[in-house]
Amino acid sequence: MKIALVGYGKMGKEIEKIALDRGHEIVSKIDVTSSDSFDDDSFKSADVAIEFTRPEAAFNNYQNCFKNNVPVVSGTTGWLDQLPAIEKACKEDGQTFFYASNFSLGVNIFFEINKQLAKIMNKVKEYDVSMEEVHHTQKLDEPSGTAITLAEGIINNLERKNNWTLDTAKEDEINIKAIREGQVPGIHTIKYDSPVDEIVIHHSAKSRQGFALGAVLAAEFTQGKKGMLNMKDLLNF
Ligand SMILES: NC(=O)C1=CN([C@@H]2O[C@H](COP(=O)(O)OP(=O)(O)OC[C@H]3O[C@@H](n4cnc5c(N)ncnc54)[C@H](OP(=O)(O)O)[C@@H]3O)[C@@H](O)[C@H]2O)C=CC1
Ligand SMILES: O=C(O)C1=N[C@H](C(=O)O)C[C@H](O)C1
Repeated sequence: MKIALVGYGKMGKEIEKIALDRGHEIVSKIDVTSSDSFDDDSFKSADVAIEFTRPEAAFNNYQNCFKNNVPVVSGTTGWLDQLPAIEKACKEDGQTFFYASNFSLGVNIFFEINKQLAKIMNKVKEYDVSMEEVHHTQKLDEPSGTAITLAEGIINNLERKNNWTLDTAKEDEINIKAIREGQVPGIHTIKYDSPVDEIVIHHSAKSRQGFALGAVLAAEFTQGKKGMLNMKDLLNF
């Protein structure tokens, strides 16, 4: 496949390695300082664009890809208030958009365990739930996109929780503690605490390889498909 990389930072570089290993060709690398652009024939020739940039840049990048009818796989977090416009572009203009707050297989298994555990907790009122996420100090958004997906997984399955907050939690809220330290690729922990014990589920990424492999698998999956796609479509959980 011909792949365009939009964003050539930590994730763009990791994705490039895996894409080349899997026999793909990188036809364009668009970054703040690169000379490649969305108007180049090389970009227009791409079968898919993989976008990992920053929250405020993502939406404009998607529009530039759509203008050229290039399908998009994106993992950029912190832009989801603009999701309705992307859904509209897919529905009305036949664009293709694959999004995941976290592309790693392990985290997507963790998402499913989180939902199951939340359902069980409807029958056990003694436990209160909270979350912690730890990431490297260059991360711009908080809480992480993954933490928001985990919180939504709890809210949609545990009747006594309706919202999440980074501040002190009211009874119907989940407190998310966001920690920024060192070079941590990403750690997410969910704790159910009762007066007599605690239950903890935890995912810790050892590197960015898992995220990057998932993004390349998603790019392969977009071929011949239209509309909004996600990890549930890819993994068939
Ligand atoms: N869904 C998932 O599985 C994962 C998601 N992420 C998310 O992906 C995003 C990127 O992460 P990461 O690679 O670590 O971040 P980096 O900061 O390392 O890389 C981002 C790159 O995008 C470039 N960039 C900034 N603005 C633009 C623009 N307008 N057009 C093109 N390129 C631009 C930056 O250039 P410059 O440095 O010059 O500003 C930089 O090279 C974040 O939102 C992060 O949360 C990260 C890991 C996994
Ligand atoms: O910025 C990162 O690094 C990461 N961002 C994603 C998120 O916000 O959840 C995924 C992963 O945790 C790494």
